[in-house]
Amino acid sequence: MNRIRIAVQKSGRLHDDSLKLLKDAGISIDNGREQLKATSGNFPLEVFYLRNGDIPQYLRDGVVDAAIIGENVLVEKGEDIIVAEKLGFSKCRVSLAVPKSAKYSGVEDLQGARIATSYPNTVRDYLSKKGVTADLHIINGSVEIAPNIGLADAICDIVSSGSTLFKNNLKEVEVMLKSEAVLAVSPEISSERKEVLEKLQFRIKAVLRARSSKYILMNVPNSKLDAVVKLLPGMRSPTVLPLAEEGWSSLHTVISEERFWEVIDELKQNGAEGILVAPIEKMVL
Ligand SMILES: Nc1ncnc2c1ncn2[C@@H]1O[C@H](COP(=O)(O)OP(=O)(O)OP(=O)(O)O)[C@@H](O)[C@H]1O
Ligand SMILES: O=P(O)(O)OC[C@H]1O[C@H](OP(=O)(O)OP(=O)(O)O)[C@H](O)[C@@H]1O
Ligand SMILES: [Mg+2]
Repeated sequence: MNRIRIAVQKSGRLHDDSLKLLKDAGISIDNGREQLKATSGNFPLEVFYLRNGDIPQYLRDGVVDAAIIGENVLVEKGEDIIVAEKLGFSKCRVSLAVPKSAKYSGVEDLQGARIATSYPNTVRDYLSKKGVTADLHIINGSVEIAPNIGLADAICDIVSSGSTLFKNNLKEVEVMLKSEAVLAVSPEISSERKEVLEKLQFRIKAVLRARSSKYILMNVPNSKLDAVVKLLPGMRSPTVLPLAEEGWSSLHTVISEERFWEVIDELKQNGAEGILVAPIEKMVL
């Protein structure tokens, strides 16, 4: 049987959401992470628990067929690796930051600066495109402390809420890239395993679509049905069913959560009442 081997972060920010995604895709993983390898009992798949930073090399060598990994890690050390799917979690950016008190008018101010980072290739490429050369100090963690201890004039690291920068008296001055977790594929994957991976991807897509969509139901006076339908493009078109009370209908449709908040006021203005919003488990188009 062509089991696909998929790398998942052993521990850290991607671990739980990665396993949750596989679980929501109906894939049960039998043993815990104490074992570095786990097998699914109901899908031809093995999970290898690895360090995020080591995964690009495993993909390149074909030791694993696919991986759930931060896009930023691929930019840093795996530009040759294919991204099959953006997964919508672990959203962050990789940014340059300087002390709050520093004068900063543009990236050229970093010419000759000492920059502490765990992402040297990303910084070097970014700066060289701007014609700037800096002195990079590669450190593996607690990067934000570097300016405070006199190790660097600036840093490049991951920013999400910005609270780590804030606590360390730093300000974000350049966003170099935006990242989220992705499904990455080995360039060495065999055609048989590719077929299995496509089945996994089909399931993942159904889960992701469902996560960003809502099933909504509401009661609408018949005189306003046309106006309300125009506000709500459904998968094909909304379902309209008569209510027991004359002159009213129940309208059902699927909508992105974002669109729901955009149109809620107009729905109410058009007489919609009893609006219910329900999560969707899976969504296949
Ligand atoms: N604060 C954050 N908010 C959102 N996503 C983040 C944040 N920090 C990191 N990430 C994303 O999660 C990934 C994993 O981060 P984490 O800190 O768990 O591991 P790591 O130290 O980069 O990797 P390793 O598994 O090699 O130890 C990062 O590559 C990035 O894509
Ligand atoms: O903008 P924020 O929301 O504060 O997030 C950014 C911080 O999160 C990450 O660190 P993490 O907590 O993963 O610790 P690590 O350095 O040990 O990986 C990253 O390296 C930043 O330090
Ligand atoms: Mg981290």
